[in-house]
Amino acid sequence: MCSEERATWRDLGAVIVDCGGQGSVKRLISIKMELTITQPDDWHLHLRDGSLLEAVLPHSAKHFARAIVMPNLKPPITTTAAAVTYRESILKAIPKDSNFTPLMTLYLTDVTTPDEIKLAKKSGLVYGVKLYPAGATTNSQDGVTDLFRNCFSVLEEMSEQNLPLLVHGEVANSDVDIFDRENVFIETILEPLVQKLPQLKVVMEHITTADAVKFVESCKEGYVAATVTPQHLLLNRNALFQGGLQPHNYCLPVLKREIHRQAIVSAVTSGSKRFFLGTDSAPHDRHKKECACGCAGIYNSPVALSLYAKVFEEAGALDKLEAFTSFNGPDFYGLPRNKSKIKLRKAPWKVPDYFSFPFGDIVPMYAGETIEWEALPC
Ligand SMILES: NC(=O)N[C@@H](CC(=O)O)C(=O)O
Ligand SMILES: [Zn+2]
Ligand SMILES: [Zn+2]
Repeated sequence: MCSEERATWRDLGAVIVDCGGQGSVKRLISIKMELTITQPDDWHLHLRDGSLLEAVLPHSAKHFARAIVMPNLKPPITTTAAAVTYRESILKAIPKDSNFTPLMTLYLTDVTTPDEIKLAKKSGLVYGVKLYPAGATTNSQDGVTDLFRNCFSVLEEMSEQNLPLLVHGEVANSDVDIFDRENVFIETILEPLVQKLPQLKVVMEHITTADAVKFVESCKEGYVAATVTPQHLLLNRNALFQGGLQPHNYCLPVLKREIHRQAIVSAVTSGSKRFFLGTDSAPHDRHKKECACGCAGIYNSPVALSLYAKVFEEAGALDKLEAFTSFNGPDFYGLPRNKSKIKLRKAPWKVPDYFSFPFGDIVPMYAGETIEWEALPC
């Protein structure tokens, strides 16, 4: 049933085996369960453009009602006019039977103007402005070189217009160790930023460390929040080298130590409203991942919901899943929660080794592995 307001459980029956012997010991070997939740949104998604957009969009549209669409195209989406055109090409690629709505963003540069922010807000189609520190990640070469010096009036205008700043929270300085880049970004950029502009809404995207959890929790609720990916909840940095170099586990910010993974799991499964779903699904052609200089980004749209369910189940917190996937995000952005529902059924399925398209293959996260939870439309 998909009409209820809140998450509902359905026990599809337990499988019990008789282990024989005296007293006939019976053992529960599996419980089949089904959970119906409000349809989730993806608050951090790379849809790309052209044939890659057409290839990946159906995977997101199958599970998610809305998505914050990242602007790091080539060239980047730096103006409202470009965001409107990009949105139209996304709308054309949406499968006929889908209710998917793209929520557009602008790519902040050293030369973005406060007037552009006014235009963006007025359009009603732009929901955030993305800060890529120049050189920090994929397609960030046009990003910001000095936030406080070059963008302060723009940030003030965003605060005024109630338009959130979405951040790739890493410094890009070559003298800062790659595993410390998030931490240094918090100290040198985020802490001063929330001091200077306490009314500015900030989403720290794809957090990877206990330090980021601590920072977000120390800020005023409703002003600073964080998105969390399936990979940073399930994998630690060993996954980059397990049995040899694993390019499909390489994303930025790079995976961190196990203690950090555990801190992020605790944060999202605690029921805190400050954390919400953002897959950071970032498709790249297989040849751009499996090569001498493989690029950063993990493609997880087809498996993300199943993997989030796995994380919450393993933490004994399935009752907190719906708030993370479907309530905290819209509440932070001041948008209505979805009315539509989705089913999560505990039924093992095998993730394809790759998805094949005319232009090439895309290898998803957990390729070839079996996952316990399946997401089904309602
Ligand atoms: N996460 C990644 O490793 N890559 C993203 C960019 C980003 O979100 O930083 C991409 O666009 O490929
Ligand atoms: Zn990023
Ligand atoms: Zn991203």
